[in-house]
Amino acid sequence: MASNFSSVPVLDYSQTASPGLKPQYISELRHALIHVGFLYLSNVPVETAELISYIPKLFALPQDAKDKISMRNSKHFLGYTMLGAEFTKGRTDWREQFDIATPHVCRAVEGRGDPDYWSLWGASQWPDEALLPGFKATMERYLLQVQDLSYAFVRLMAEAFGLPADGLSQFYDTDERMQHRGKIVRYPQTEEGGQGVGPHYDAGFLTFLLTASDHRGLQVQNLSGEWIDVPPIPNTFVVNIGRALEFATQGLARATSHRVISPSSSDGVAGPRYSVPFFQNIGLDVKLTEHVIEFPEEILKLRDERGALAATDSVNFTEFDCEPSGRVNLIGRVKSHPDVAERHYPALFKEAAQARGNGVKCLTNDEQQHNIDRVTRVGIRVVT
Ligand SMILES: O=C(O)CCC(=O)C(=O)O
Ligand SMILES: [Fe+2]
Repeated sequence: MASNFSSVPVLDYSQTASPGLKPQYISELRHALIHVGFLYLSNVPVETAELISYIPKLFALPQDAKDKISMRNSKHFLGYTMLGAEFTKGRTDWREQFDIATPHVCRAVEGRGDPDYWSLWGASQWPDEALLPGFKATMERYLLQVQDLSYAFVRLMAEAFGLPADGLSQFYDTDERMQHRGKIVRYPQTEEGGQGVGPHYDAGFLTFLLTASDHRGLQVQNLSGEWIDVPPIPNTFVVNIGRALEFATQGLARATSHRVISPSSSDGVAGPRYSVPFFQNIGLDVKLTEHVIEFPEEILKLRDERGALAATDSVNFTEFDCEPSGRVNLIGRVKSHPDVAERHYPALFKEAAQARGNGVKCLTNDEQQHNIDRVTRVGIRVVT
C-alpha cells in the first residue's frame, strides 16, 4: 500500500546538537526523506536577513548593469538571466535570476582535451561593487554558511539511513574540486496560475531553499500526483532531494516533483516573489553506478513499503548510471538555457535541438521507476 503525504514536515535542526533529542530528529528525518522528499528545517546556523535586504536592490539595478553580467557571457552558466530566457518542459519560466556559485577555479584547460563538463564550474560574475556595496561579501558568506550546513546535513542523512556519518562522503571531491550553486530569483506578478517555474526534479543531491518574501507559490507533487502547497514559514529553509541523491540511495531518498506558480494580485501579498535556492552538487566525475551503497535491509524495507509514484508532471533527466554527474548536469543546463549553450557548447546545443526536432520524448514514469529499480538490483548483486 503506497503511503502519501498532504503537507511537508517541519524539522528542528537545533535538536541535532542535543544527545537527548537527536534520535527523534533522525527518526523524523528518515520519514521525511523516504516518504516526502521535502522538509522545512528550522533553527539553522545561517544568517539570512542581510542577504534578503539586498534582493530588491539587486533586481532594481539598471538593466545595462545586469546585462553586463549576463549568463550568456559564461560557459559556467553563471550570471544574470532575464525574464523569458529559461524553459522547463518546453514552456517559458516567468522569472528573472542571478546564478552565483561558491568560489571555484575552473579545472578545464583550453586545448588539453579535458571533458567539456569540467567547464560547467568556474568563477561567478558580480555586479559592480560601487552599485551594490557589500553585496558580494554578503552573498559569499551566505553561500559558505549554507555549504557547511549542507555537508552537516548529509552526515545526518547517512545516519538516518543506518550508515556511518561519513557513509555518503564518497560522492564529494576535495574542497577545491567542488562547487555548489546559488540563485537569487524574482518571480513577477502575472495572471492567475502562471508558470513561475514548471514541474521539475532538481538534478543534484540536495537543495536548500530560502523563501525571501511572504508569497506562497511553491508546490510539491505527492505520490498520487496531487499538488501540495509549501507556504513560507519564517526563519526556515525548505530542503529537498535531487535526482542524483535518489539514484545514489537506490530510491530511498525521494526526489519530489515541484513547481512555482507565479504570484498574482489575488494572493493578497503585493510585489514579486523572491527566493534563493542553493543546489549542493556532487563531484563532476562521479558515476553513480560505481558507488553502490550497502544499506541495512530494514531501511530498504521502508522504501518498499512506501510504494511507487502514481503520476508526475515533471520533466525527466538523462540517465545517471551511464554518464559522469557533470555531463548529466551539463545536458540539463543546455536544455534550460539554450542561448548560453548555443554560444559555449554549440555541438551539444545542436544535439539537443535535433532531439527536440525528432520528437525524442522524456522518459515515462514507468521508465523512470525501471531505472531506479535497475540501480537497486545492481546494489543487490554487488552486495551478495
Ligand atoms: O523558487 C522556488 O521556490 C523554487 C525554485 C526551484 O524549484 C528551482 O529553481 O529549482
Ligand atoms: Fe527546483
